[in-house]
Amino acid sequence: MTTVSPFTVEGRSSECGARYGQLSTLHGTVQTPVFMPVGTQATVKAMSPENLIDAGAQIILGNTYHLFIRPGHELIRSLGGLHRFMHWDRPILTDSGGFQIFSLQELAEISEEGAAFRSHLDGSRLYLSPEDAVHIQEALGADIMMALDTCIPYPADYDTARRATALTARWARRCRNVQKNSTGQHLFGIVQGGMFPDLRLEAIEQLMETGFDGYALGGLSVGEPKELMYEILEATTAHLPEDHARYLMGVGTPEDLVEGVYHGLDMFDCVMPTRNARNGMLFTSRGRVVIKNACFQQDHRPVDENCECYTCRHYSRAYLRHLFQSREILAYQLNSIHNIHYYCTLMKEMRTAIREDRFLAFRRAFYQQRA
Ligand SMILES: COC(=O)c1ccc(CCNc2nc3cc4nc(N)[nH]c(=O)c4cc3[nH]2)cc1
Ligand SMILES: [Zn+2]
Repeated sequence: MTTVSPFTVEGRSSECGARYGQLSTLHGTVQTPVFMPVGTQATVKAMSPENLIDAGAQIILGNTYHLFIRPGHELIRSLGGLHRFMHWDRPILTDSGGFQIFSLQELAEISEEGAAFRSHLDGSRLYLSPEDAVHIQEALGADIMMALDTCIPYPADYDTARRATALTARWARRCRNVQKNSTGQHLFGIVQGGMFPDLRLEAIEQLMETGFDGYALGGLSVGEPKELMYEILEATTAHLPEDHARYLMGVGTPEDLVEGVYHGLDMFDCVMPTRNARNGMLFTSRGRVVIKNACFQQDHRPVDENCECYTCRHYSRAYLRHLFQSREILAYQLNSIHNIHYYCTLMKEMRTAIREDRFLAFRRAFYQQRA
């Protein structure tokens, strides 16, 4: 089925697959390539919406699974939807639960109908069908909804991957069929296929047959070796529809983002910048800074001299180390502000580099600075 794509490519690198574009949503237009901070429980941990905007965040990610369990999608709907609930009036993408259900617990039971699993909060038995997942995301008011998929763990044998991929394609069609086309919300399909390029190409064909507003590569960043992930990216990215947004789920490090953009991907999400911030690991243009390291005890410099974020403008490494050693709440806030600002600035620099057709030079300088 041909669909009108809410994504437009504004320009391409003449040297590689990189491109920059715009994704229009109910809550505004997103400039791509874009990184989405993860806000699993209706908050990007330790950051207010104002902190997020100041750090350059355009769109954030929420989780159907977590919000369905607590506080419940009907409560959020009754309070005006997720945007109003969390005071974020820019775009929100919600993941469908495919990853949380299948990878965070062995007890999930998949049937043709849907997934039976246990709440990670109280162990109660829960059930999600593809239709339920769409209804929940419609209730939340997500600008971009994700189809319910079965995220294939790593490693998985060919037959397991083949069966799960086929089921994911059938579930994706059920999601598309039940979607109310009046809400203006987008629905993205998710490509599985394990580490088998032929299964992935087949999955892409089947999803395109159904027709989605964007296409995600799932089943990666699930414990496979990094080079295997890149092998899959090389074999599949160019086969995703060129005129639709391409989203790599759960990725990744700054290096992964540069390589993903190089291959022509447009959207990314990962808990890394916020989770590492809370563990005292800060990203900089010269590499990583582990703030609890004693070498920073008297270091008056900012985390990153090239960074304009609130944290780097006002605080020294010595102070951030003191806060972290003291388990002060401000440590998690200031570290998260810096890391999210770093990720969003990296994406902005890549958008500019592509627009000026100097992406490969940008990529070389990026690695040289970290050497
Ligand atoms: C400090 O850093 C960390 O703790 C940390 C933790 C987990 C990841 C891996 C995240 N990977 C990942 N997220 C994912 C989310 C997904 N959602 C759906 N619906 N389907 C998928 O197929 C899928 C695959 C993923 N892979 C990366 C980093
Ligand atoms: Zn900073």
